[in-house]
Amino acid sequence: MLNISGIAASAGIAIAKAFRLEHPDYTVTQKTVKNAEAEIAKLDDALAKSQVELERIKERTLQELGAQKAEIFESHLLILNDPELISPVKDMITNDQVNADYALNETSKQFVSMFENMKSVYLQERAADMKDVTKRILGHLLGLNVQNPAEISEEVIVISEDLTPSDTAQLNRKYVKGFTTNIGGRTSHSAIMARSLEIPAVVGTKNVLEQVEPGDLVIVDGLEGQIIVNPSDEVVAEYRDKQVKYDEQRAEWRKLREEPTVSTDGVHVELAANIGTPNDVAGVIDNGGEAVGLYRTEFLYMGRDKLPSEDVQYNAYKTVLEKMAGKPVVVRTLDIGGDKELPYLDLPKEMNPFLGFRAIRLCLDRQDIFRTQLRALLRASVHGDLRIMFPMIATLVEFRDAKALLEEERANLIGEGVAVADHIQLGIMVEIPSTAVLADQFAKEVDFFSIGTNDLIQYTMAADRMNERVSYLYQPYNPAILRLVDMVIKAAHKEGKWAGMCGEMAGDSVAIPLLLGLGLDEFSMSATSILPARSQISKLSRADMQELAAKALECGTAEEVVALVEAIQV
Ligand SMILES: C=C(OP(=O)(O)O)C(=O)O
Ligand SMILES: [Mg+2]
Repeated sequence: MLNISGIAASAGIAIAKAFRLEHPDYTVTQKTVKNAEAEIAKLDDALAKSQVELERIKERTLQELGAQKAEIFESHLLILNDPELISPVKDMITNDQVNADYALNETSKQFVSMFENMKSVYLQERAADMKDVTKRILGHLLGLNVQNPAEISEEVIVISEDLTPSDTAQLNRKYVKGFTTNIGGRTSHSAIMARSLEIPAVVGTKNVLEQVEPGDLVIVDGLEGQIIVNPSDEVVAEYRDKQVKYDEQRAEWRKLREEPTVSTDGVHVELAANIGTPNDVAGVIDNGGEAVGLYRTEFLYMGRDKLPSEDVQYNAYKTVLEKMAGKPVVVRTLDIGGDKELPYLDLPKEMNPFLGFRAIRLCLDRQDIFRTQLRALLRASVHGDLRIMFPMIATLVEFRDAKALLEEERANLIGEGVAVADHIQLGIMVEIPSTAVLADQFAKEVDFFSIGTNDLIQYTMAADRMNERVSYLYQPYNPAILRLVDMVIKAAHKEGKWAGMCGEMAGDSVAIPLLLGLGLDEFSMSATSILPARSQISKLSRADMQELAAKALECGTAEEVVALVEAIQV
């Protein structure tokens, strides 16, 4: 039996066999071959295997995850069967007497660079498909063990170095009971998605992948951040017990589903949920969410091979608004970059992706992408209480520029005779220190703030939110962070605006008393955190929490703040 510690990323207990998800090395080297025909036969064999595999994955994805997710595999099949790719590979094998993997790789590189240099976005997107298909064929040619998360068909715990958000998007809850990774933190996007899928997860273990063999029995304790490998029967029994207790506790919380969130002295706050896809709305309603406080629309752009059209987006936004039946829905415009990549945009690699060309910076530059999203949102606005929020705003000028584009698209749509809601609240994420510091100026122009602590903490503390080696600096309770939050809330209230928080801190039981005391109006969190938060707030007095928060703002360290909060916990 082996215990491995990590970061508790998604609550719950899971017990199942290990499934190692590895991303193999596709390096190829040039070799001279005598028998070109034998190489061509190898290539044909790899193509045939890829064909069978893609058809199987497409079918399964269609059944388990729906047509939209399956579309990508349809395009891959088209490339696989395209003679324009395969003939030049065969010609190169014959003419240059080289190995099939080398010929394939070289030919594919030419196509990729040709697509990347095309003007049309559609053709640029083909580059990413080409790379994916090439990898699949290479996998067979090189005899690599390539796994596809969408293909898992028995109950497992997924173990991997890291899970990209698109890997996570393919995980099927029916089979993937839990996951654990070497790297990542509580606010990495795979952790956030695990919470929305309600899959127990432990991340940032540093070396779980090296310590677990396929088929080992693994316990994921997403409550305490522990992984237990090959536990004894007693330990399994102990954890089954813990699982039952956790389920009982959840049943207790569920009684609060239809209740408002009110402190003992009668102050009402709004508990909202963060979602990534329209499918997540069911979990919001199930967990008693009063609103959607953050719809991360970038997931609509990920896990596919091209930009979603205006209609695809309109339908997604409309679905969320309709399902929320008049309750507020804050939709955040595209926040791509950082750990959320869009391979088909083929953006150059950056030294510091979290400080780079992302979110609103990209949208203000690529106005074609941004305007399409704004039009889809404006069209959807008539279906409910839509609020629009811009991510990563660093300057007032960025906000004004983004707002001007929104207004232009509104005028265009009205000119085309399309209905648009009269008033749509327009807000910003406060996740960059410059914006928090200047919140008094922003508050005059925006309708609301939503504090994005996941980024605000990393930028304030200069500690990468993905890097477990500096995770000790990732301090939500640091008085420096609390002072920024305080400034933002005060600035909003001074102008009669509301202030929410949609970073993970909003659902954190140590932070909640402080945020209640600081006057936060809306707390947006993973749907599964809503009922525990409601239970907690209903036992707290806002007046007492104001005193607590005032003391916390005068503390010198995060530890002192935690001690203050612990002293009031009943
Ligand atoms: C909610 C936030 O945005 P994301 O986690 O998507 O960067 C945040 O930064 O707190
Ligand atoms: Mg952010």
